[in-house]
Amino acid sequence: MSRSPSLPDRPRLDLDPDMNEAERLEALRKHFERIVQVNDELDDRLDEAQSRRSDLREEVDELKRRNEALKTASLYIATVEELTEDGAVIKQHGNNQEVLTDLSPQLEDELEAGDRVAINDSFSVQTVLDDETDARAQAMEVDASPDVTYADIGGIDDQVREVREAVEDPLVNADAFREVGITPPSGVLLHGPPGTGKTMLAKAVANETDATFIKMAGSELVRKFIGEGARLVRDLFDLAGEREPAVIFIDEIDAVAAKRTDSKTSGDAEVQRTMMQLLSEMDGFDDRGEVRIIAATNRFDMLDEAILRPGRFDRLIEVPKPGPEGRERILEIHTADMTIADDVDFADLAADLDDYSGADIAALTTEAGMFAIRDERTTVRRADFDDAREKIETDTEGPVFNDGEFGRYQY
Ligand SMILES: Nc1ncnc2c1ncn2[C@@H]1O[C@H](COP(=O)(O)OP(=O)(O)OP(=O)(O)O)[C@@H](O)[C@H]1O
Repeated sequence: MSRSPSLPDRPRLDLDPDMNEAERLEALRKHFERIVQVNDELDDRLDEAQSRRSDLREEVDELKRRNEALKTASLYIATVEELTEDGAVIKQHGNNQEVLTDLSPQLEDELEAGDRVAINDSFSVQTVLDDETDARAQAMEVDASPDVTYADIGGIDDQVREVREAVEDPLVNADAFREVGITPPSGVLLHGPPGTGKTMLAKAVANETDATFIKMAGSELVRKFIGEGARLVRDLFDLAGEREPAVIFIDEIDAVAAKRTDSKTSGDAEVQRTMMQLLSEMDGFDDRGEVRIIAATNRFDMLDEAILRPGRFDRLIEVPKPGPEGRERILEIHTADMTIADDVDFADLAADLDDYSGADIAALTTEAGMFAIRDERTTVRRADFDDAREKIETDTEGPVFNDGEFGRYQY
């Protein structure tokens, strides 16, 4: 950096005692002029310094930003194995290298064995990763005892029966299947528009068979880093094996099992790897014991044939939007805990809810309750349902949340 030029000298006033009045006045005037000039020079220098200062500030900010970016770019993931007096023993993911590393006093209090952490090149722990950043926790939802029952599901009785046959019977009567010598279907695929009760069905089966419900969202699988999707699929099946009896529910399976495209991007290759892992887990399924798989999709037309081959998702169950009777039943289910006025006739109301899915009806009942509360009532009237309908249909331009062009499987 260049050094700043030296400051101008302070002006001196030289008054000779022999000077006459006029000479003194002249000397003072010159002195004053010099002072004004120096003042102007100093003002200019101050402006320059200030502008240089703001340039330097910007430079510092930029360097700070780059430093942060460099720091974050070079972090690795590790698991804390043990906390000792000398620091933490951590194991780096990927290469399984174990190291003992020092901890800052703040981290010492915060860390526990089993935590996932981010470490830098010199194995120093930078942050503790919470569940949000844990890919496994994010992609899977594990519920040891979901509380949905078959009675909570309305309008799709045939589908409930089919799912019970395909999933519940083999879990509950595993011996009978063995004795008769038949292999139950490995996987059941539920397909149909959003909000029709596919997730509820899977939860209800898990509940009624006392099985652990493990849900994995297909869309989460494809957002991960290279190799992580396949690892998550492996983890999913391992976890189900540990927790059997278990029901694995793979939602949005189209995200991993869409028809092969011609493009050769690495993203596609990654999705392919994840799907191959899923297929191989399903093929090796016979010895998995009491684990059943249910998958769901709103995009049946997009699925790769490979996933529908015998021994995989070979039992297909369409879960459609409910008809008028189904809608009436769903209305009854969702208003069971509400006080409903005598002027509400569910059959009549259901007839008006053409194209509503179960989820739309659930939203309608909540909205109707809100109208009653706004009016300081605890009883919900027909007018509240009508207001709710109007609100929902204006907010969403109708209850049809999914009218995309899905070829012959237009839901
Ligand atoms: N048949 C139904 N009977 C009663 N309630 C229903 C029904 N279908 C949907 N619902 C209500 O809608 C909510 C969402 O349903 P669910 O998650 O099971 O739909 P889904 O078919 O899995 O949807 P998506 O395809 O969007 O995942 C449920 O929690 C429930 O309140």
